[in-house]
Amino acid sequence: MSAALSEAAPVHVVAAALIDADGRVLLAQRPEGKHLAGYWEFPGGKVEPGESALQALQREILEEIGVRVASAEALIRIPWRYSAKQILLDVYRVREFVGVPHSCEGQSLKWVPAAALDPAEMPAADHPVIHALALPDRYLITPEPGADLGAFLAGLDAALDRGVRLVQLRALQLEEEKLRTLAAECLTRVRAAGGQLLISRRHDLVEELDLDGVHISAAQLQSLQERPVSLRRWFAASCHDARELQLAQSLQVDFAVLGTVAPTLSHPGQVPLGWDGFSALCAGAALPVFALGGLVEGDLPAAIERGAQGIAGISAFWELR
Ligand SMILES: Nc1nc2c([nH]c(=O)n2[C@H]2C[C@H](O)[C@@H](COP(=O)(O)OP(=O)(O)OP(=O)(O)O)O2)c(=O)[nH]1
Ligand SMILES: [Mg+2]
Repeated sequence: MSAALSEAAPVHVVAAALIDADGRVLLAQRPEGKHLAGYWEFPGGKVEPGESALQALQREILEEIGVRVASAEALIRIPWRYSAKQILLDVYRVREFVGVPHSCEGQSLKWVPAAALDPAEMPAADHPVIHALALPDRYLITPEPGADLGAFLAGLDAALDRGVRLVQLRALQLEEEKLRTLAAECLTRVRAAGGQLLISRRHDLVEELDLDGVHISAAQLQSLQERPVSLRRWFAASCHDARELQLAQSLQVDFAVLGTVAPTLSHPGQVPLGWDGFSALCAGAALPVFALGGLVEGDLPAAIERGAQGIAGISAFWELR
């Protein structure tokens, strides 16, 4: 490959995760003879010169499946390098569209429940998109439980009542038996609310307690040699810079938490990234990233605009009582 080609700007590709009333996602099969032929993709294509991303999305969706996009939410942007070309896959969630999707270019189409999207039949750049579709926009990290576990569980219930569905139990100081008991109790409550529970740092407990996944520290990122949980569990990591995000991707981390965005009382020495620093790091990452640090729930639109999956936090979602 010539230097000119290898350094060419990535091809900007827009694609729609079209979602129907039953929560199914539309996939199209790439035709024979094209790059990634046979793989199932989100309908879409290249942005043409002079077009905005949304204009390109409207045009591609109309050309390929004959529907008009009525509204689109930015979901995730994945920078990806295939051997043949480099792309920026810019994916929108489209819940409102006019018309019934049909094949306009002879390609096969199918509706797949979001939970059943299969990475094996989709291009590699789409794998993080499957995770982005499955994750909510708020991620609660619990405060360290104190002596009063009843009060802790009441705090968890209150967060679940407010709609939080993804929770990391972060109990680093509890003795082993208490931790197991508390994790089982939290799991019951989170599952009853239709949510998912990850545990901080203890991948060894995930299968034993049937937890939904593990969230590892940046220090663990440096020491692990491989993904410590199966692909059916969440594997999340805390990151602070581009190097840690890169390490996370090489370990097959499913999603990251990146911070601190704003100054926090809990980490007074840490220099905040600010939204500009956050969005620059996020733009280089090929996985969903939650913004962390000094944020409140009202920061969610800003986070999403900066490329985040959503926001993570302790105080953002845990009522002080
Ligand atoms: N539309 C779409 N493209 C995807 C997805 N995942 C993924 O890696 N791609 C890649 C495949 C192509 O290299 C590029 C899409 O551009 P395209 O559909 O306009 O490209 P093409 O190969 O069909 O067209 P062309 O080069 O022959 O003009 O992005 C996806 O989910 N949807
Ligand atoms: Mg296309």
